Amino acid sequence: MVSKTSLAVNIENLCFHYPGNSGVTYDGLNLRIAEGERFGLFGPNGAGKTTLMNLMTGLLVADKGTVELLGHKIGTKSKAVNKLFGFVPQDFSFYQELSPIENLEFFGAWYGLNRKQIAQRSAELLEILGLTEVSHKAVENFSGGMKRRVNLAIGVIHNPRILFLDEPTVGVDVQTRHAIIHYLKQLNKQGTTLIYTSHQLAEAEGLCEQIALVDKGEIVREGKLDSLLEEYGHQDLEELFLNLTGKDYRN
Ligand SMILES: Nc1ncnc2c1ncn2[C@@H]1O[C@H](COP(=O)(O)OP(=O)(O)OP(=O)(O)O)[C@@H](O)[C@H]1O
Repeated sequence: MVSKTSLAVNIENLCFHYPGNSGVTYDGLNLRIAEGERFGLFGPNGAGKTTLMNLMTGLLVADKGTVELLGHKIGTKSKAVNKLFGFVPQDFSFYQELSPIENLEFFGAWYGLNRKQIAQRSAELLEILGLTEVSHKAVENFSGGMKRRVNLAIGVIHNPRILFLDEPTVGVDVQTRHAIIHYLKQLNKQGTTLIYTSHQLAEAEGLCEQIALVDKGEIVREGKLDSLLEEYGHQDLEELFLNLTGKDYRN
């Protein structure tokens, strides 16, 4: 049992539906993620992973129930909670016509960093993510992999304690995938809690220690990946995933 003070995320009785009740519905969801974890949220297309990420980060507002990040309620007027987490969304969240440096200046200022902090942190991130040489070029001409790395740099510019990542490696080559996963593990070693979704289950297996499988707005199973594999007698996450969510196509 995780003590309440060490929770990165605490979701209690979360209810949500889209207007007209189209799409996924959450009806009393509970989820706890301990601080420092590498947590993976998996499920078929349309299961509700992005919806849940958006509810956890305040982009969507619950009909009922609460989401707390490190003890701070999401959705209140207090801006303090916004600085605690970073979000790397599935859709690119930067200004395409600006360079990586200009984007980082913009988002760094939004998070309240001063000019010196932004300059130092940007130089460090661009170096780690292999973007130094193109730091002054417009992002719109970048490859998909380079854009994913810019998206990641923006999500961590303010050194967040929790990092949400919605399919951070979709459409990238092996080199970029490797670099991103390596960097995420480093961040986690330094204390950042990772909350990640992906359909790349082999990649996920190397990253996530703790998982939840969601389907149709419900958590089908959650727990330590190793323990779940042992319990169900499966070799890997893909086998476990198919066992628990079935083989039917989802629309
Ligand atoms: N703004 C919206 N209005 C109505 N329905 C929506 C909206 N956004 C998503 N949905 C629907 O809610 C369901 C869950 O979508 P969501 O994007 O959360 O799933 P997901 O698990 O992230 O899927 P994927 O793996 O394909 O990214 C889908 O049926 C989707 O069509």
